[in-house]
This record gives sequence, C-alpha cells and structure tokens, in this order.
Amino acid sequence: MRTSIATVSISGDFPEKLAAIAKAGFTGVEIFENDFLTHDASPREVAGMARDQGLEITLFQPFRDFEGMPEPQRARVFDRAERKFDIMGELGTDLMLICSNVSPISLGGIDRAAADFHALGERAAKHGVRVGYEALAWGRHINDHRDAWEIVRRAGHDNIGIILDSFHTLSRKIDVNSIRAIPGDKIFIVQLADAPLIDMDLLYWSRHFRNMPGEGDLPVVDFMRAVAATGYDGPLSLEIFNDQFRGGSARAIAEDGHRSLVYIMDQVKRLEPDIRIEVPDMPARVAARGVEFVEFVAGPSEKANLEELLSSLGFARTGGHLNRKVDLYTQGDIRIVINSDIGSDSFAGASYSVHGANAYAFGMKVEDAEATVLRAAALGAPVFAEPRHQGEVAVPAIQGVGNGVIYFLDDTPALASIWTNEFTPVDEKPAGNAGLTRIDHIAQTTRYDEMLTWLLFYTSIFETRRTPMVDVVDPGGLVRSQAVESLDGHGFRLTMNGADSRKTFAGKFLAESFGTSIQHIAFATDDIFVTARNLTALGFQALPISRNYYDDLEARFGLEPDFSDALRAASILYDRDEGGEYFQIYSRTFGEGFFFEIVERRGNYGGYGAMNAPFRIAAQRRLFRPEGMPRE
Ligand SMILES: O=C(O)c1ccc(O)c(O)c1
Ligand SMILES: [Mg+2]
Repeated sequence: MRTSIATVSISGDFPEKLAAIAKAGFTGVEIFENDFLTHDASPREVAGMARDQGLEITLFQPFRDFEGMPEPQRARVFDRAERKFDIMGELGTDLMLICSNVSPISLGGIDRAAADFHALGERAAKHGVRVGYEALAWGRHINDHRDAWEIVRRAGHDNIGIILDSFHTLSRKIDVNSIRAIPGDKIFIVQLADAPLIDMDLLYWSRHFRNMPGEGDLPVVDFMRAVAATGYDGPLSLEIFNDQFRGGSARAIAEDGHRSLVYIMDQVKRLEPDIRIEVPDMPARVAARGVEFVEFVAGPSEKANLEELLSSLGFARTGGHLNRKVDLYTQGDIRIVINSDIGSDSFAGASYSVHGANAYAFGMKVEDAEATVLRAAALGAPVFAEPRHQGEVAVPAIQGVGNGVIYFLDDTPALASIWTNEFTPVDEKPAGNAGLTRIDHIAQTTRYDEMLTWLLFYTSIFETRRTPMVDVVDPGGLVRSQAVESLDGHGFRLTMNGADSRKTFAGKFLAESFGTSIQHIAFATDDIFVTARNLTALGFQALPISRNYYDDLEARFGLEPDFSDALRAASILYDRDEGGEYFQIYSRTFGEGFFFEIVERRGNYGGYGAMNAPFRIAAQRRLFRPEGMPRE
C-alpha cells in the first residue's frame, strides 16, 4: 500500500514535516508549493531530502487556473506550466496536480478545456511528466468529478488523467458510484480527506475543517470502495487542510494520518476483497464488551484515602496479589485494583512519579485479547508488556490516552482465571453493600487538540461508534465531550472530555496530574434510591447540588414535587430522553479532581447526563478549592 500525505497537512518547517511523515510510516509525500517555495533549497536538494527520508514525491501542485483561459492569459499559463515541468524533473516527481479553474475570466466549455489539456499533454509528454486534473467543489465551471472526467476523456492523451479528492466529491454529495466507470489507470492519484458535517461555504469548510478519514462524518469508505473497484492501485494521499492540525504536533498528526489510511483500507478490503491495493492483514475490529477493572497506583496515604472512599461506596477488599503490592476491591461485577508498588521500577511506579496517584490502567473485556493487540499494533498503537514474576499470566495490553495502559481480558482459561490464580482471597466484610453492579462508563480527560487522535484510536481498534460532540460549559471555559460506545450501546462506554483551558475543572485536573487519563468512573445501580439510602448508611458524602437546580428540573420536566424532593434529598441529578431516564450521584473528589459517579439508566436512556454537567462542575468547584480555582 502506497501512502502519502500533503505537506500542508501538518505543522513545522519543511525538514520537520518530512521527518514526521517518514517516521509515521508513509511511503510518499505531496509537496504543497508554498512549503517548497518558502524553504531555501533547490528542487534537487528537496528531492535529496525526500530521498534521504525514504519518501517518494507523489505529487507536486505548483499552480492553478489553467484551463479555458482567453488569450493572452492562455499563452501565459502554458508557459508557466512548462517552467514547472522543468522543476519537476529536478524534484524527481512526474505528477502535477491542476485543480479546476476558479478565475472569473475563465471560459467554460468541456471541449475548450479538453483541447487545452490535450495541448498540455503534448508538452508534458516531452518532459516525461503527467498532469492530473481535479474538480474543486467550488470550481467556476467544473466542480464535479464527472465533468472533470469528461474533460480528461475528451482530451484523450496518455499524459493527462484525473485526480479524485474525496472531499470535493463527498462535500457535494455526488454519487460515488459514478467513479466506477473511470478506468483505474486514468486515475493518476487519489486524495483522501474527511470532514465533520457543518453547514458552511464549501471553500471555507475545505480549507479549515478537513480531517483524517474516519475522524469526520463523510462516507470516505464508500468513496474508496468505488475507487478500488476501478482497479486503481496507486498512492492514497491525505490532503488535510485543518487549522488545528497546522498548529498541532507534527508527529501525532502524521501518526493519526497513517492510522486513518490503514483503518480506511482495512474496511474497504473487507467489503471489496478483490481490490488491487495491498492492505496489511489484521484481525477485524474487536467487539468491546465492557470495563472489567480499573487500576490505580497510589502511595500509602493516598491509598488510605481511596480505600476510605471505596469503603463508603460499599466496596470491600477481597483479594491481595500473590507477588505484588496490589489489592483488589470488589462489589457486584466491579473490580477496583490499587497498586502501591510505587518505589519499584514497575510501570505503576513510573506512572506514580509522573502523575502522582492516578487511575493509570483499565482492563477491557473483549472477544479475543491476542487478536486485539495484533489489530492495535497494525494500527500503530504501542504494545505494552512488563516483566512477569513466576506464575503470572501475560495479559495482552497496549498504551493509550495519557500513556495509560489498556489490558485485554477474554474467556480463555488463563485470562479468565486471573483473579483466582493471582490473588489470594481476603475475608474482609464490606461495611455494607451499596447495590453497585458494574462499571457503566469511564471518563477520560485529554487536551482538546488530542480528542480526534483518541477517538480515532478507539473507533479504529474496537467495534465502537462515536456519539455527537456536546459542549459542556465550565465557568473557566468550554469542555467538549464525546462518547465512544460499543455498537450494542451498552457493553463498553467511555466518554472523552477535551479541555482547552486549565481554568476549567477538567483542564485543571489534566494540568495538575500531568496528563493522566481517567478522571472519573461511573458505577451502575439498578435502584438509585436504594443505593442512595445504603450510601448514607455507609457514611458516603454525595456531592451537594444546588437547590436552584431542582427548582428548574421540576419546571423543565414537569416532575411531581414529591419526586423532585426525593432527588434533592439524596443529591441525585436527573435527565430524560426519548428512550428513558437517567439518575446520577457524584462523589466528592479525590486527589487532583478524580471522582466517582453512580448512575441508574431506566428504559433505554442513551446519554451521559450532559445537561447536568455544568451543575456537577459548579458543585465540584465550590468544594474542591474553597479559595477558588486558579485564574491564570
Ligand atoms: O483549496 C484549494 O485550493 C485546493 C487546492 C488543491 C487541492 O487538491 C484541493 O483539494 C484544494
Ligand atoms: Mg485535493
């Protein structure tokens, strides 16, 4: 599989871009003219730089507004094209992109454009180069790949072909099946980009909001299926104009790009097994069944605090690890692990020294743990392994958000019996059961500009989908929240919160924990009111919620006063959607702003109580730092 990315897609100067692109695993690069013009090196030197990085230059894009020009402009664009053909020889690339004319003085007409391209093809042939024609979605006369193809067809020249760009086709909702009629060898290159669905001017949307295939909402897989059906087997080139990516980490964005291409082609290959493009073999996306455990690392006093909090939630210590300073706390199907091996050279110890006490790992229940790691590795995720003591099972794992660890457990005998084989039972009676049954979801906090990275990470490896993004208003700024859920909607659930500002509660947690990942864990109960009573008996202190919230709730949902009084008395938050009802209780915070949540879903409530988040945040801010949150 030949993979390429346009230099405009990532940040940095020209050498930095090439290095990041090569490191991420691309085999080629599209040189955007500005990157080339602003870098002080000759075309030969640029060719050498790409070669040194092992990159082929797949495409050069040196000028625009070519076809259909009246004289005297027509003569000038032909001269210009020839000058660029000379440069291409030195650059060591044979393919030039010309996008459809946007000039107000250009003249329309398919035959006129075809004649211009035929004449250009003659000149290109003399230089041994090829020219690809791309329909811009906002081209003055040509804005549809079907018309661009008709021009190329009528030009009838071996050195003239079409360039397809998923954005231009999909943004205008052009039927992708029209691509199937184009002979694969007349498609000179394919550019891929996705974008979030936003209703705005096409040019502005394209120049600022494109993102990696799989990160947006466009049907890029359908587009690529149609392309693959033509027999095309050339490079797949990302051309991503995105304001955030331009300022982001070149390394991370390039890695996301490579992952997105592998992911998109894996999907295409499964739908069109006979395609000519070679796609790396890997197991299919893995069904995620749920979160089986969450593991904290904590020092002695933090461990005592966490134990007290867990005990007030009805957990009891039920196991101790055979070899390690690791304890297991359980209730219902929930397992919480506390690792206090902070002095050692273990990964937990390293995590503690960077982040302090934190939930640095979680275990995911999957269909096939080994296959999960194979797939994750094929998609560029770092595989995680630690030295084992005798008798310990190797649990397949990778690293994810905030360098945290994701372990995979399945029903194979060794992994299924890990809790009985590696832990000695401890006969501690819980102070009382709170009725918590399972982990409903975990919530991870990241910097906003990493959200797309992690959403792509989860959705490409696991059989999951993203829910729409919601804005959560924190007095210190906006936090954006999006969930990743297994396709059945309830097996696995994870929410991602992207914080821009350290003045928000989430942003502050991120800053003070030096970028750990899990900020809260939500436990499910089948009866929130019974759980609330049990918790009170256990001495649990719920996060107190303002009286105004309940007045508003009563009005908004038309609640019976008795019902809203019961909610208020137990500090329960409430929401409702078409499917059902949602109840939430929050704990007070632990450490730098970690907390637990208890939820009950009645009926088919599908959300996470986003509309309640501002009230939860306001309450946390009141309690967390009575002296106030930082203002810097
Ligand atoms: O926005 C543009 O001008 C532009 C230029 C070249 C392309 O290949 C493209 O898709 C867009
Ligand atoms: Mg393009």
